[in-house]
Amino acid sequence: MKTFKIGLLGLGTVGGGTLNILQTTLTEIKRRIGHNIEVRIIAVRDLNRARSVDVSGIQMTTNPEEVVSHPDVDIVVELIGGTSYAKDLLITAINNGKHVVTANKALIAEYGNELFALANQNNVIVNYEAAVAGGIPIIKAVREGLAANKIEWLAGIINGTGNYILTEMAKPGADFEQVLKTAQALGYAEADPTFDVEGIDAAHKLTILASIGFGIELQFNKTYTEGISKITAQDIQFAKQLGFKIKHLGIANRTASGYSLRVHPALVAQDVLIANVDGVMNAVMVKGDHVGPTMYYGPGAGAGPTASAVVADIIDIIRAQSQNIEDRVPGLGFKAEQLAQAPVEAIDQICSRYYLRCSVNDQAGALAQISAKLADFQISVDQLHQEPSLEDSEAVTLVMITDKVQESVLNQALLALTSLGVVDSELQRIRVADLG
Ligand SMILES: NC(=O)C1=CN([C@@H]2O[C@H](COP(=O)(O)OP(=O)(O)OC[C@H]3O[C@@H](n4cnc5c(N)ncnc54)[C@H](O)[C@@H]3O)[C@@H](O)[C@H]2O)C=CC1
Ligand SMILES: N[C@@H](CC=O)C(=O)O
Ligand code: NA
Repeated sequence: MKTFKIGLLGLGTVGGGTLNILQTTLTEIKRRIGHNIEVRIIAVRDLNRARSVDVSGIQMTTNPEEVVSHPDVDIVVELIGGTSYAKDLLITAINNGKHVVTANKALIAEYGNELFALANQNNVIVNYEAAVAGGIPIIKAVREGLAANKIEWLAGIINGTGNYILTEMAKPGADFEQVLKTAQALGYAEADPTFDVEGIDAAHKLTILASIGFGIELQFNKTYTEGISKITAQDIQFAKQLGFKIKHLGIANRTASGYSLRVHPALVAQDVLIANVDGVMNAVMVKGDHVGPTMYYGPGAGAGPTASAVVADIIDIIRAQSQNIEDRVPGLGFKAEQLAQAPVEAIDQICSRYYLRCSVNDQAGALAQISAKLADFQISVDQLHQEPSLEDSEAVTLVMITDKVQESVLNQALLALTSLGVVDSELQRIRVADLG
């Protein structure tokens, strides 16, 4: 087992989230990669600032140059943002033979062409999954999962702050400035929130998506960019009356003579899936010539989701270092010797809510008997509907949704119910999947 050493630039929203994952989930990560990861050094602006993550035992510095030149550091993780100093730091890191992970879409969209060229010369990897659609593994999906396809078009909601603002503005009495403040407090917004509101951040992301989808150089300055700042609550209401939602979209497609890259608000019919992607959630649709249309959904911003993508990039770099095929591509995602032996439980051990439908003799007290029997098993009924039976004038159809109960207990209760004689043996039972 080798220890891969990380040099972290920045310990803000995403930097803090990344350190948190590397501390709380390291055991599980080690089961996947068979190696250890250690955060060796972190560059921050203020050494004395109170932090929500534990930095004890980690070398701290206010000099980022120390991180990118540190002889022990294998992978530099850039999470300070901005395009000028961050670029200089990454150039030094790459020239020093360090692999790089960044969440910085502005940097990749504007300077990615030269950074990737330099990385190639130095035989190092630059990974940037967090830069597009936060926690959604969209770079991996397009670059690897859809590699058999000629990508025809991509479209998506790729700015969490903008989508959060549009979603909140659809609610009565929402105030744009206040909603933006909340998005900032939640760690969604860019350091300069005009990047979110004026569409610049989405344009950075669309530029990257178009490059990996179509195989073209990054061309941020060619991407048409329009934000949400001119959208009013009234527009959102009028659109609703006409059967639409207003969403801020990035759209990239092939044209007769080249490509079209554009970011702007758009009306989307209410019944289309992407129209119902709300809050900080992002969704990216990708149409490949063989696979057809696909869609990827998940949180587009925030500490945990973004750091999830950053750490996955670190893991990818570590795996790529191995000559051993099983280390690079473990068949089941975890090292074979780490596969857990814990038992898979029988279906009657699950806990669920249940839809129950049964036919009941329409006699006085039948409902009370059923409720009492269920209560004997501590099963409470959340919803109950009763309708005359279509087939039998002596019976009623009873439909219930129970509260959560273990299936083995429900099975006993149902047995007891049928033996009561008031419920027919054809009782229908469907599990409620609470996936929200
Ligand atoms: N917040 C989010 O949801 C997402 C952010 N990103 C990107 O991640 C990067 C970081 O964003 P956040 O963590 O949200 O920003 P942040 O402002 O919370 O954190 C940046 C940190 O870097 C530190 N920093 C800046 N310059 C420094 C320097 N010269 N030396 C040492 N420390 C320095 C700041 O003090 C701050 O703590 C940006 O490129 C952003 O675009 C990407 C996806 C999502
Ligand atoms: N400010 C960005 C952060 C993630 O990229 C957003 O809101 O989407
Ligand atoms: Na992503």
